[in-house]
This record gives sequence, C-alpha cells and structure tokens, in this order.
Amino acid sequence: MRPKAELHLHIEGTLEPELVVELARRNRIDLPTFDVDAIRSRYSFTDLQSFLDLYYEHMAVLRTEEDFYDLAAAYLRRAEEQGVRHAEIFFDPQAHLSRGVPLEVVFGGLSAALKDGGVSAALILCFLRDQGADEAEQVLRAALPYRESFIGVGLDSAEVGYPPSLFRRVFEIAAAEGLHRVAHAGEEGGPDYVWEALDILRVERVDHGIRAMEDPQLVARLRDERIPLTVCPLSNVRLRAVPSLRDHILPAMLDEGLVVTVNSDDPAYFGGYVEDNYAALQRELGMTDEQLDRIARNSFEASFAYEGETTGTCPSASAAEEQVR
Ligand code: HPA
Ligand SMILES: [Zn+2]
Repeated sequence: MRPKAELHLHIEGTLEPELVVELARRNRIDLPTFDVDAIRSRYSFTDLQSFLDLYYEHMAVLRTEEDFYDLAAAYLRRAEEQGVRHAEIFFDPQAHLSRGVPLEVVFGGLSAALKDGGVSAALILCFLRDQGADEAEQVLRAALPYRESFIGVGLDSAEVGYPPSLFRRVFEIAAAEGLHRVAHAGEEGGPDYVWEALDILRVERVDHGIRAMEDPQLVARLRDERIPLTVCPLSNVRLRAVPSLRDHILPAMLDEGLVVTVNSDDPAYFGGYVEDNYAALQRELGMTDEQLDRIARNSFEASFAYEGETTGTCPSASAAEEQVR
C-alpha cells in the first residue's frame, strides 16, 4: 500500500455507527435506535445539507474528553492501516460549544489521542460558515489559549450562500497568529467561491475545489501557484456533487497539472477511508499506479506539518515521495 498523507478529514465524520451506540450508552443519551444497521441505513444523502443534518445529530454523543480521545484514536488506527503516514485533521468546535461542550474538553481529548497515536498528525480548527463571521471570530479568540494545539484554520459546513468573503477578518487574524489557512470551496459552490478563498482568505490549500475546473483562468492560477486541492471522490459521489465515480473530473484535474490529493472527508458516512478512495479510483476509473503515486506524492508536498518517517529509514517528506515514485 502506498504511503500517503490525509489532508481533508473531519474527525466528527469518522464517528462510526458502532461508536455512536457505544458513546450513547456510556453517556446515557437516548437515540432513535440503538441498532447499528438501522443507523447505517440512514446514510443515504441527496446533497451536502442532508448529510450535515445527520452529521450534527450524531455529534450529540460526544460529551467528555474520553469520547473525543476514543474518536480520534479510532481514526488514527484506521488511518495507519490505510497507509497514512501523516494526517491534518479538521474539527468543528462550534458544533460542540453550541451543545455546552467546552473547548477544553475538545482540545483535551483530541490532543491526547494525537500524542498517543502511531501516526504523525495535527489539528485544523474549522469555522462553521453558516454560523457567520462574528461567531467564527469569537471561536478563534477563545481557541488562542490552545494555540500550540492546532496548526491552522479552515471553513466548512453549508457552502452556498456563505461565500468566503464573509470571513475576511477572521482569516486575517488567523494569519497574524501564524496559522495556516484552508477553506472548503467549489464543492457545491462555483469557481467564484474558489477565487474568493484565494484572493480574500489567502488560503494555502483548497478543500474539494472540483468546480474550479469550470474556469480555465482559475485552473491556470491553481497550477501556476501549485495550490493543492484536497479532493474527496467517494464523498462527491455520496453527496451527489458528481453523478458517479466514472464521471469524476479528478483525472482531468491531474492532466491539467494541478496538485491534486485524495482524501476521505467523512469516512464513516461516505463508505470508505482514504485507501478505499484510492482503490475505488483504480477500480472504477481505471486510474494507473503512476497516477495514484503522483497523487500520494502530492499529498506530502501539500501537507503543512509532516515531520515523520515513512518507513523508519526515510527522514523527510521528500524521502516519502521517493517511496511512492
Ligand atoms: O464535505 C463537507 N463539506 C462541508 N462541510 C463539511 N463538514 C463535514 N464534511 C463537510
Ligand atoms: Zn470536508
């Protein structure tokens, strides 16, 4: 299995039905059903919002530091099995604060799991764009005492109607704090959202970004500046951003010379972890080993914080690239 970095992964989206049930029992939280198969049968989505509704509903079971620890530890175990050498992990503090779970609990559990995990990993704090810019700024300020526990900020949740330009100020504050900057753009929103993410938020990577392909000038900009895109093929199919994997634009993105990476987004909900995404691209789209190796190399180039080793003998990301060459 090729070594890779995973750069687009929402930790709350790794909450498997089995863990939903276990944590609900532990925290004495009532669920509509405790049947794992019945929970899984609800994982059929028509668009981003239909997924987000369930994603936020299930978070109710995350209450204690131990819950966040168990969630992240389970992901890191799965990631290691899938050839992940480094992960940059999104989390949604507002989705927990709004339920009365303090930042201390979220950071405490996640940071401890990352410290104990067998894979190099770092956290990226995401703002929920549908909660507005003022709240985003409040959350960032509240998180600054934990500045050493996260490497960057991102922007996620419902995209259309919440353009990146609304978040100019909070991204400026993040930049002044030396935080990396990414944003979901061009998943359901158009190329204009990707332009705004680049020009106004000064993002260093674009999450999803598949609709950038509708604008040749934008494609040229992404290529020339080597701005990575964190594409999530199985997510795009499940949320109907593309009709099927066979129709996915990812091979064309690679042909355009874009720094494309492949990631799992919310693997518990979308039918596979990161290697499952790579395997599906090979199986359904006939992508070659050479193409997939290039994508894996891109993932190390696109990472912010890779410091680990890939085999025990390779000391750097460039050596990791050698491995998949
Ligand atoms: O794919 C996504 N898009 C936007 N917000 C999200 N939050 C979790 N996953 C996603
Ligand atoms: Zn995402």
